[in-house]
Amino acid sequence: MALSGVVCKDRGELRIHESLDELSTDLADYIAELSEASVKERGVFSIALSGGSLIGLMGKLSEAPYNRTVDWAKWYIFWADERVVAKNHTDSNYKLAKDGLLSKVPIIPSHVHSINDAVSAEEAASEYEFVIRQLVKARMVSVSEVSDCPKFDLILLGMGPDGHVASLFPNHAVLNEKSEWVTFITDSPKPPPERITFTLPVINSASNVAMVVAGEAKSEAVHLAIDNVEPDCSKLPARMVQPTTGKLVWFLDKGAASKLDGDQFSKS
Ligand SMILES: O=C1O[C@H](COP(=O)(O)O)[C@@H](O)[C@H](O)[C@H]1O
Repeated sequence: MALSGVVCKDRGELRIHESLDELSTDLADYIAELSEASVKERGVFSIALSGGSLIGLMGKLSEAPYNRTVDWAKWYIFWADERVVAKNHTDSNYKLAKDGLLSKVPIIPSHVHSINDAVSAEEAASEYEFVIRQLVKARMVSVSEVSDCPKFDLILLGMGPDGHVASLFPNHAVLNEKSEWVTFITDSPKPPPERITFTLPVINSASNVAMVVAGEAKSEAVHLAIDNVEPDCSKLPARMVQPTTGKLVWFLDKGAASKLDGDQFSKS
């Protein structure tokens, strides 16, 4: 059973699950509920995906009851980060999501906004930002009154064992990017090297951010991202995820949560 409804000061809500199966069900319920609420309020649901293990953990969305109950035609899909490779390349976050989810549910193809993979990382980032600007103008994506950034209904992030989120890696200069919505890197420490990524101001402007992390190999980074630790860790990318007005929820399995102190939690 999940340890849920636990709020860790300003580090968001923690949902710690006994098994990956339980985590996946809770994640599917959470996404389906946010989708329903956004469609009711705004008529659409803008969601940004990541790559990696996240997509497998979202797999239940393509099964009953979600495949029938979710209003897929109202979804507008983006990527919080993407590797600059062809769309049919095994490293492509688009391909991962297409094979694992998007091809299995009735999404409208024109609502799927992936990068142009035929240009440089720099051009791909700038074109992707332009696309998002058009959709903000058309109100498919809301705008944050605080930051003027797009306000996605939901941004889903994974986290690497080094604490990276999207393609924001520890000690990288793009962590300081304040003016651009989408930026690029050509020196990713994790292959492939060329990537585009949402910047921190965009991530922190979302209405909801979910951090989905599983496995003991990530437990130290989870501890540094959530617990009260030395000030040095304030620069860990995962710790820099702090939605300004939105809600942050951590979906963890027991392994990922195994190094959390636990003594700083308070019931919500
Ligand atoms: O390279 C990436 O890694 C992170 C984490 O991946 P995971 O497999 O360890 O969960 C992912 O969130 C990001 O989108 C991806 O480009």
